[in-house]
Amino acid sequence: MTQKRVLVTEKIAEEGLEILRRKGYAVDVRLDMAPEELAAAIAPYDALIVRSQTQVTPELLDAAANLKIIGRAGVTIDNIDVEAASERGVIVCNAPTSNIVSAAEHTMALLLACARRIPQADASMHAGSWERAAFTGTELYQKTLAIFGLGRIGGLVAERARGFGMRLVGHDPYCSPERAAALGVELFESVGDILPIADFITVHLPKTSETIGMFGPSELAAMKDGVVLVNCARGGIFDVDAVADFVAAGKVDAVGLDVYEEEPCHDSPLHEFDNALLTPHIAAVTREAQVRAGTQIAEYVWEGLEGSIVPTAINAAPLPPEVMDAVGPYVPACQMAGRVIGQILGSTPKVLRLEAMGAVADADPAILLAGALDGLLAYRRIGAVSAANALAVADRHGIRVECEAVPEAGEYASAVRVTADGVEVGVTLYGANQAARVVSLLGYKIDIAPAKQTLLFEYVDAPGRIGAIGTILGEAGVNITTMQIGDKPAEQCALVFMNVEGEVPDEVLGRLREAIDLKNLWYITL
Ligand SMILES: NC(=O)C1=CN([C@@H]2O[C@H](COP(=O)(O)OP(=O)(O)OC[C@H]3O[C@@H](n4cnc5c(N)ncnc54)[C@H](O)[C@@H]3O)[C@@H](O)[C@H]2O)C=CC1
Ligand SMILES: O=C(O)CCC(=O)C(=O)O
Repeated sequence: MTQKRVLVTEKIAEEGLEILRRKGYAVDVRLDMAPEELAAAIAPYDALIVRSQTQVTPELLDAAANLKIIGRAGVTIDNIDVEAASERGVIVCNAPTSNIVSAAEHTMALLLACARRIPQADASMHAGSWERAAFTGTELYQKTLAIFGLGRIGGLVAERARGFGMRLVGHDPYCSPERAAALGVELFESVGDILPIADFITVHLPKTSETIGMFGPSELAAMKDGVVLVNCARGGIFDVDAVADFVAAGKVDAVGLDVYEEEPCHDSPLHEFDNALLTPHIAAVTREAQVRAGTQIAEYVWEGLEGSIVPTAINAAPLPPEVMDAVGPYVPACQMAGRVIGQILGSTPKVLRLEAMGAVADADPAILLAGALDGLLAYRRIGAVSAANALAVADRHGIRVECEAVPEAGEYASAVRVTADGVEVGVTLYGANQAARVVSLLGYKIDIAPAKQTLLFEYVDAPGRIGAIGTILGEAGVNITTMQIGDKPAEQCALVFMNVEGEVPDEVLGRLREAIDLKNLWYITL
């Protein structure tokens, strides 16, 4: 049997490398490779281990002819094109809890260093001075700390900040009131309500289109004078140009950053301020986190290469061919159903129900459930769902899962119905390429393939509604591509499922809401 080969492109703990060598693999550690050099070298390797700097692009994956698994020695996989890896059958896995304590402690370190002006005082002493009044600080005690993102790291920060006697407020639309209460955090629905009351703000959010630029000039203007900002999550959540303006104006007392939009970062508008405390993405750089990340990822890569289930696989873990044949094509359809439901609900549901109907009734529903959950939690980039971890993910988010096999699928050979907290989407597959179609939605019977952008209108049925919608969209230059109307005669209600081309701006949605007496309007993007 040929020896399996593992390429490690960023520094991981020696303990992790040792595990892989003991398993009999040939392990090559090649740090600081240029992208072209990596692409030229990768073909013979079975596994690739990275941290946050190696960019795993479709082009790199095309060159990786033998690659079976990519291990991320850490949490975040935003440097890995997971979709491209999935398309090529490459497993992506991470070590999702390896460095969260270190990240939470680094956050506390930056909060304290900002509040007590530690780096400035240190620099002053190193310059031979003995100044004290210039470094008058602020206590954390009884101050209000706002935590944006109450997931793994945000939760650990809450626990630690409570020890300092801070009042905790937070915003996380997906955090249950029970979790917030257990953390001692007062949850706020609106970001705008938190900004004026927080003395300290820390963000523990994933990098998504919603969170990048979440704190720009108007949010900064709404903050308390003398606010302290900390970001140990991902660069760009605070708009640094705007932060620099507000630091210069004295509105922001101090800012602590560990992460940057472009890394490595040698220059930023904040470099000139001594009350901007900048660390080079070292929140996870502790001995303990590195050993955990290195050893965990080595074990997972070994499991993947030996064909076992990888507990932290982010994309499809290998499943028996008979399972894949039976239900595999339904996975994207379930993901789509989950995404639609997630956007309609706007929060994490308490109950997720999956009914496998007709020809798929007898198949193992784990992979369908994984697809639906993956779609439902698509707002997160971290720790997406596979068949291997679907139940654990549901449990961690407080979602009760129910699966049912239904022998009949009505007029279809097979279908899957996904329902979360009463919001229902039925899907089936159609045609030679098994494209997903929505066949029921919120109790309305329809039959349409969703597009990238869809508008859902629900209203009490009356003539002229479609015309009014069409006029407003037409004036806004939004092209309607396909459309279906479902009705509920008993309630005299109608649902219009309208696929459109291009983005629909908020202002157009506002005009639609104003002009037409709607029960609901949702703008869904897939
Ligand atoms: N600086 C470093 O070395 C490290 C940075 N990180 C970063 O820390 C961040 C947090 O990581 P974890 O706590 O492990 O993630 P997590 O997934 O456990 O928590 C993220 C939380 O953000 C919430 N969220 C998502 N979108 C939101 C929005 N628009 N508004 C408010 N809340 C929202 C989610 O519901 C979730 O509770 C990530 O960006 C990760 O990349 C993680 C480890 C080390
Ligand atoms: O030091 C590293 O590997 C980066 C850690 C990190 O940002 C993460 O795990 O998300």
